[in-house]
Amino acid sequence: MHKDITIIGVPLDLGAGRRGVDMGPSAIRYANVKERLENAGYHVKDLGNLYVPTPETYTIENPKLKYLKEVKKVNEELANQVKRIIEEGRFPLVLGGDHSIAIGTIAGVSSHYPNMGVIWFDAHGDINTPETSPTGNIHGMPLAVSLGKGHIDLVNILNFSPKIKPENIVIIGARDLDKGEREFIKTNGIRVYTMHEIDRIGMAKVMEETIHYLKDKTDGVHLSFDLDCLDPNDAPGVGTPVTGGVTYREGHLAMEMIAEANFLISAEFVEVNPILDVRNRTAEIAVGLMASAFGEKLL
Ligand SMILES: NC(=[NH2+])NCCC[C@H](N)C(=O)O
Ligand SMILES: [Mn+2]
Ligand SMILES: [Mn+2]
Repeated sequence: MHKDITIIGVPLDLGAGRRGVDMGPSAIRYANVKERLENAGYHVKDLGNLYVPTPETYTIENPKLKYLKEVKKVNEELANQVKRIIEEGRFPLVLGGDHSIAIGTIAGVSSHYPNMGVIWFDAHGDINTPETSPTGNIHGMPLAVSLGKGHIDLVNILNFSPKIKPENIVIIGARDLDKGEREFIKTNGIRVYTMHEIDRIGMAKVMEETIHYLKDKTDGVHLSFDLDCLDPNDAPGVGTPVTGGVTYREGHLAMEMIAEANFLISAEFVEVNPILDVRNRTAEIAVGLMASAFGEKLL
């Protein structure tokens, strides 16, 4: 893995149904992300945050695709930045922000790695289209958009589509899928490890299988980590908590196994909501998980 990391914050919450994840990048920086990764042996450059408009100054034009124009604009900018970071030979680490920012991150990464893999840790599928979404919140749509399904303005960011292949995706930690998402997953043959499989075979086996499934057939893997994949008892500071999630320990094991696999090309940590957090615990957990994913070791 690259020893040079570039951090970029995206304080976007227009893709989510409630306010707060716009403060995620600050909370994660306050939890010392840069120092932690430097101590793990990396050179870290922090570019600061992208410009993101404030919801109060905009109105929802289309309730099926809330804040489409603004979300599109931010993701376009993010895609270009991520592309540039990779061109510089550095590793992009994106701090969210709501999960709609995966649209931009994946677009930027995919422009270099057309056969990229994606490991998507999430309580949700985030694979809705405007037709199937029960909320119209774009953070529930980024995987579908990256697969080429959704509003043309989002799908066509960087002027190519699709960005990823269904057989190069693994979703881990799912326990809240909408009806349309279940159908999408089935018709496209996307691999999903729900909480059922994690309970049944354990996180170690889930990660062994995931790594085996992606390692040889992709040209590198993007890690998209929604903090709501964790159990809300461990990580309370998320906008859409769902009971019965991945534990702190399972999360770390998964990240350590990803570090061992040595195939990451990019990563993003999203949906940290400091308003709902308890003394910045969720942001601190996010930083710990990053450190593990980047190979931090006790001994
Ligand atoms: N990134 C997230 N937290 N997504 C939650 C999505 C919830 C629901 N499936 C929706 O489409 O609105
Ligand atoms: Mn998500
Ligand atoms: Mn989620």
